[in-house]
Amino acid sequence: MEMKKVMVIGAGQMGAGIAQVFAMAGYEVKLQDLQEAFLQRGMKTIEKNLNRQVEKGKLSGEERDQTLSRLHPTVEVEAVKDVDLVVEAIVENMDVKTKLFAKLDELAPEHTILASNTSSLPITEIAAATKRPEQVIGMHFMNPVPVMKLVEIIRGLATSEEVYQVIYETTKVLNKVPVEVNDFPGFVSNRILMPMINEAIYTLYEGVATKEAIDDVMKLGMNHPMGPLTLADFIGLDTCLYIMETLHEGFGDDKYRPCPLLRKYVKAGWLGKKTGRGFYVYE
Ligand SMILES: CC(=O)CC(=O)SCCNC(=O)CCNC(=O)[C@H](O)C(C)(C)COP(=O)(O)OP(=O)(O)OC[C@H]1O[C@@H](n2cnc3c(N)ncnc32)[C@H](O)[C@@H]1OP(=O)(O)O
Ligand SMILES: NC(=O)C1=CN([C@@H]2O[C@H](COP(=O)(O)OP(=O)(O)OC[C@H]3O[C@@H](n4cnc5c(N)ncnc54)[C@H](OP(=O)(O)O)[C@@H]3O)[C@@H](O)[C@H]2O)C=CC1
Repeated sequence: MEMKKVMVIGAGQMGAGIAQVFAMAGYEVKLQDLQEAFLQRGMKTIEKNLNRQVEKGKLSGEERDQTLSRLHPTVEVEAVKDVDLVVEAIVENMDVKTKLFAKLDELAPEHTILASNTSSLPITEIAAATKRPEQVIGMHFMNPVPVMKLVEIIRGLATSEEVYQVIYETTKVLNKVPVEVNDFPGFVSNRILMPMINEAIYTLYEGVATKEAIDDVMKLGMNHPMGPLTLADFIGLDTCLYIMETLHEGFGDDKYRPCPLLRKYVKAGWLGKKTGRGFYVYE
């Protein structure tokens, strides 16, 4: 099975990064989102990232231009009709994702693999919305995608061995490291990371320390590159809340209850860096 044409759905922080790394590895990439404005924002981010690489002498101007020429923004989900692989990176919501997968299943060629970049939702349930569950798989990139080496690969209950191997090899072509994990809520990455972030939010909520102090403790004391509250803002507080809710519901264990302060911020529209305000304020 040869993967040449890829479609990335959702041009947000993750989708833009995923489209960038596929295009840099030589794939033809369609980038789809609901509105032209989101596509433009995604393409701008990619251009900015590539320009920074050129300024640092890590990429030639020609390589940048070739990479950009392989990226094709579109608002039409029907553009899936001639691609070999879809990587979905839309909002972390099961209803929205299953509706999209059912539609993709109708429109995509028979051989097309449908991958999801979900950070916590069960792949088996997403796959069940299609008539090709053996061709549905989790391909979980980390943020920022151009920098982070890991891709968690998650098999659904029905994912075929052939599809798993194709995605495993494709990940290596992207110069990333695939790690196989089982299909449980939050997989490995967010099963471990998100309760830590949620606990940091509780620590703030209970007045144990200021946000700056909490971040400093984890940065200077544990050598984390970012403190947990800065990281939550970076990931997106809506995404953090969705992940905690998936863990809470999926395991039925109250140790995963989302902190009320996290809920409050999301309700206020303080979603972190992407909206200019979360625990911190951004220019
Ligand atoms: C929620 C989920 O489902 C899973 C997740 O993704 S959880 C989130 C996982 N990610 C993390 O934990 C990130 C933690 N933070 C970090 O690793 C670092 O702070 C960081 C890599 C983001 C920035 O590193 P830094 O040393 O502070 O900054 P800086 O020196 O400016 O950047 C290092 C490199 O990253 C690049 N970079 C930084 N931010 C970037 C971005 N948003 N997009 C693309 N490239 C970026 C820089 O250009 C630089 O590249 P070169 O090495 O080629 O010069
Ligand atoms: N943020 C992170 O650190 C990580 C996130 N993830 C996962 O990646 C996915 C995307 O997250 P992220 O990029 O941060 O989110 P963003 O909010 O930055 O981007 C999501 C994008 O998808 C668009 N979208 C929503 N619904 C549809 C649809 N039906 N069709 C096409 N586009 C749609 C959104 O548009 P609109 O604004 O109109 O809704 C938005 O532009 C989530 O599943 C998340 O859990 C995985 C790893 C890390």
